[in-house]
Amino acid sequence: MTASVLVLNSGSSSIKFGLFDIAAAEPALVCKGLLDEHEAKPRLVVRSPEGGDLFETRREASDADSGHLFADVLDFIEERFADHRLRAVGHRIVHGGPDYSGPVELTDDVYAKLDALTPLAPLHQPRCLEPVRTIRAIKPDLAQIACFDTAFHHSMAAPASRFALPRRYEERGIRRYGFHGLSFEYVAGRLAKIAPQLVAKRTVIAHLGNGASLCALRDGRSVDTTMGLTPLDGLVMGTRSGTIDPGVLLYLQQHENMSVGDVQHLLYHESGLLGVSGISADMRVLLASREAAAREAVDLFVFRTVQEIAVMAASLGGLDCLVFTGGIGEHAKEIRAAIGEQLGWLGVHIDAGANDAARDRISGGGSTVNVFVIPTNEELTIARHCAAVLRAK
Ligand SMILES: Nc1ncnc2c1ncn2[C@@H]1O[C@H](COP(=O)(O)OP(=O)(O)O)[C@@H](O)[C@H]1O
Ligand SMILES: CC(=O)OP(=O)(O)O
Ligand SMILES: [Mg+2]
Repeated sequence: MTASVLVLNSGSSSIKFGLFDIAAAEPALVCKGLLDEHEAKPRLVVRSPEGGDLFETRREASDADSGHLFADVLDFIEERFADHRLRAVGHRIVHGGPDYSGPVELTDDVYAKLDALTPLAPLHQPRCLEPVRTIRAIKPDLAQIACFDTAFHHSMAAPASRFALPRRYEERGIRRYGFHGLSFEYVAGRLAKIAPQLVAKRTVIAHLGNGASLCALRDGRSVDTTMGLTPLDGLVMGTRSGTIDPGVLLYLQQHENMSVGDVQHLLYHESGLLGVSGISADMRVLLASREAAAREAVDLFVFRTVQEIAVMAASLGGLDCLVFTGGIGEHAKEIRAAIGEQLGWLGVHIDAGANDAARDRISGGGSTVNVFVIPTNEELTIARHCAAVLRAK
C-alpha cells in the first residue's frame, strides 16, 4: 500500500485539492481537482498530474453543499486508488492567529481555537473549516492537519508587525499577521533552486490572485507583508478594498446609516476590482473589456501594487529580486508589464519577449532587479508539511 495525503486548498474564489504519494522524501502528485461552486450545478473535476480528465460529477444545487462534494472526493479516491492508504487530510487554514507558527494536527481543541478566529477572516475561515467537520463525520479516525497562511510570517517582528494603537490591543493579539504564507514559502523554495545566489538578497514576492499580497523576504524569511490582522489589508483584490483610510469606515457607519455587517460586506464582497469596475472581479474579464471603468479598475490595481512594492523595498532597504505568482501574477503579462514600467526608477526592467514566455526570469539585461515568474503550489507545500508531521508521529 502506498501512503498518501489528500490536500484541500480552500481559497476565496476556488476550492482546489490534490492527492499526494508521500512514500518518497518529496511528495508526488497522484491526481488533482477542483470543486467549482460557481455554476448552477456545482461540479467536481479530477485530473491527472498532466491535466488529463479522470473524473467529473455534478450535483443538483439542492444537494450541493461542499460537504457532499468532499464525500464524493473521498469515494473517488478510495475506488480509483485502492492501493493507496490515506494517512491524513491536509488543509489550508487561512488564519492561525498568534499560536500557530507551523502545521498542527486538528484536534477538537485546535478546531475550536481556529473557529474562534472567524471574525478575522470571515470570507475564508468558515470555508477552510467546513471540510474538516465533514471529513471528521465521515472518517472520524483519519488524521487531519492544519497548515496556515499566517505561519510563514511568524518571523516578522516589530515594527513591521505592529499597529500604532495603544499597546493593550497588541497584547490581545491585534497585530499584523500576514497571509498567503503557504504560497510565499513554496515560491521562496523554488527561487532558492532556480537562483541560489539570490537567497540572501532583498526579495519581494507578489502573490496576485483573487486575494493578493506582497511579501518582503530577507534570507528567505518574511520580514514584512501587505496584509495585516485580516486578509483585507494591502493591495486591491477581486472583491476586497485593500488598504483604506479608516476614517471612511467611521463615516459610512455614522453618516451613511450602515451597520458593522453592511461595512464588512462592502469591504469583503463588493469592493476591489468588482466595485471599481462595476463589471467583474475577474482580471481576465477586465483586461478584455473596452469599458473605461474596467480600465480604471485595472489601473488602480497596478498603481496600488506598484506603491506597495516600493513600501516593501523600503522595508528591505532596496530591491534585488521581484517574483510574480498567483493567477494574475502567473498569467496576466499586461499587468506584469505595467508594474515593471512604473518601477523603472527602482531598477526594474522587464524584457517583453521573456514576459510573453513567462518562464522563470523575465528581466532584461539592463535590469538591476532580477524579475521572475514562478507558478505557486500551495498544495505541495501542504503535502510537505503533512508528510513531516506524519514522520514525526
Ligand atoms: N490568463 C489570465 N489572464 C489574466 N488574469 C488571469 C488569467 N488567469 C487567471 N487570471 C486571474 O487570476 C485570478 C484568480 O487567481 P487565483 O490565484 O487562481 O485565485 P485564488 O485566490 O482563488 O486562488 C482571477 O482574477 C483571474 O482572472
Ligand atoms: C488570504 C487570501 O486572500 O486568500 P485567497 O487569495 O485564496 O483569497
Ligand atoms: Mg489562492
